[in-house]
Amino acid sequence: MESTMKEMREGAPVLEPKSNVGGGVEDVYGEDRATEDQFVTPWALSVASGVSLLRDPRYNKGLAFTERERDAHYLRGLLPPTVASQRLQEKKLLHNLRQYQLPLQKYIAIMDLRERNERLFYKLLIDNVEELLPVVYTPTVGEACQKYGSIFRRPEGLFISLKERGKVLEALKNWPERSIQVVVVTDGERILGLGDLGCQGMGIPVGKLALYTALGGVRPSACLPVTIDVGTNNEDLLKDEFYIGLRQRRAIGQEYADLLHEFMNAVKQNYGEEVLIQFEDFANHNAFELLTKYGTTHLVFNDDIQGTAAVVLAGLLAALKVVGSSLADHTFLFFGAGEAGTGVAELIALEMSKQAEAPVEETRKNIWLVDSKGLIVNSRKGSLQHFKKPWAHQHEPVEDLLSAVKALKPTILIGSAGVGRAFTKEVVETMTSYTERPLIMALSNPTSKSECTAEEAYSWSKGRAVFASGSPFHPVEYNSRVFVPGQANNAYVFPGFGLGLVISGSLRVHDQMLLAASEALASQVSPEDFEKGLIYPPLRNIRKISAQVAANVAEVAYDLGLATRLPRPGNLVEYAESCMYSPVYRNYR
Ligand SMILES: NC(=O)C1=CN([C@@H]2O[C@H](COP(=O)(O)OP(=O)(O)OC[C@H]3O[C@@H](n4cnc5c(N)ncnc54)[C@H](OP(=O)(O)O)[C@@H]3O)[C@@H](O)[C@H]2O)C=CC1
Ligand SMILES: CC(=O)C(=O)O
Ligand SMILES: [Mg+2]
Repeated sequence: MESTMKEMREGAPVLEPKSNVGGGVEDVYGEDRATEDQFVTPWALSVASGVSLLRDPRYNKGLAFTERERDAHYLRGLLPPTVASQRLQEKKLLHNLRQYQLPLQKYIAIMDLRERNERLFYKLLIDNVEELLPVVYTPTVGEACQKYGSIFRRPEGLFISLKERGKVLEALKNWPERSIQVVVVTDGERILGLGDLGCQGMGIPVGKLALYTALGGVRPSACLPVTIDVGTNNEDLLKDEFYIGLRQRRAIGQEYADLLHEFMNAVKQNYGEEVLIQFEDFANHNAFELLTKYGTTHLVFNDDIQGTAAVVLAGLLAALKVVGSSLADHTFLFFGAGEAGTGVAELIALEMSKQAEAPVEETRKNIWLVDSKGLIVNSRKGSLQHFKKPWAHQHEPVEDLLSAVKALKPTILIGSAGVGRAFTKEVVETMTSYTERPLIMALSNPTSKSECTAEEAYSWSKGRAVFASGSPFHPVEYNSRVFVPGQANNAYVFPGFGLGLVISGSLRVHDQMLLAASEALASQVSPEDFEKGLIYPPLRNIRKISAQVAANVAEVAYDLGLATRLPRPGNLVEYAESCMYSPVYRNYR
């Protein structure tokens, strides 16, 4: 025995087949006997059965395994006797989730479920989308990102850091899935309105792709969340002992561009021309450039610029039916002139140009934007970022939002600055003083960044505002009337938009697709929705909505010759529906 201990200490191979460890289980491979400095081989079985089946989230059904499956797949004794239906499992989980007081506890619990039983996670999410979207998505995902280092358990996506330079393709090949259709990628620099969260931004691509599956029906195995880690300028994170990312300030310039370029090319090389790469929550100094740079070589979509634009335009088209006017009758003021603000402004201008058959340079003239330095006007043109320049109109300088409202008298006010409570009582009251139905969109996320609450919008406007917000608000009772605020969030569009690209095999994204997506979404708002004050259809219908959006997007892809999946299906809505992933359990032979 003494000589064995000596050999183990010295790292020599110890082969003693009859030796027993702990509870008397034979340690055939020496895994239990190995000391910390000795190597063991991580053996795994390739066909899931028994415990490995229960531990495989893609195939695990928990108590829903039937008697026959328990026999056929070596599960006898591994489960208690009850056989439960998926419906009952769902009911139990919902009950359990509702016991948690804190949203983050719910987030952790539901993401844990995803790691145990993927189909049950998606079934729960799809069947209870209105209740659970705020848990897996905004606002809770914001808090999850802020605390991602502490709650991190298992990798839910790929981390590509500067350490992977020259090895990005290798990293992609380490991901267990081969047939990827949608990649959502962030570099963590502008996470919602919360700023630079570095590597912890991973919560965003993970959440967006959960929505791709639940709302848009893209198979979970076809979705790949990616976080590019080039460091962070967030001092708190750099000092945080639990931070999971690179502890350095952000790489910029050529170093940044080179890593991104290697990533973009590796994705195309590994998954082909038709893989969709969705940029999410990049800071605007990179976002516009990446979209332009890769727009001609890759299938890329920026959700914050393009997805938000399609959703807001849809809300406006629907709202104008209530107000009884057209886009051209309105004056638009944006508070925030970044990705969301200028992206939305441009799509509105494009739609007006299409409606009026007028040049877009003309239709931009009724659209004004305010940034951190005040109203964007001609005299500032020399120092403006390129994406703001088209919005620099002739006007004297105006320093703040309230003064801009007073000077321009906008009838539509859209917030996208990530500055909470910026729409003050005075701003809303001023709008209400000159327009009968002020249209107010508080797009900023999460809830703490919302420009005003639903209650404030309705009460300050004396029930006259048409209101929607990026993060959800509960219905509000004002003057004995219940107003239901809509959620102006790109989640209404990107899942269906991506599905449309995937099912048509589109090679590029085109602005016409954004307009088509808006029209599809706006067409789903019913007179009953309008009656409640809603300018978006209820989220519980989201799979149907996504199929409509997908069909419209695919139609444009076919019309423009961008589609590669031929022949073109006769009925694109039915086809889109038939392509959608269903989380109902499968029977195992
Ligand atoms: N509802 C939805 O679907 C979506 C919501 N959003 C939300 O919109 C917000 C902004 O996102 P995004 O456009 O990508 O961010 P950007 O960083 O690209 O843009 C932010 C803009 O807000 C301006 N700004 C910041 N502070 C102030 C201030 N105090 N006064 C006036 N303007 C200010 C900035 O001005 P300057 O340029 O001078 O710095 C900039 O123009 C975020 O909260 C995000 O969550 C984003 C996408 C979708
Ligand atoms: C919704 C979204 O994409 C954002 O707030 O960034
Ligand atoms: Mg975003």
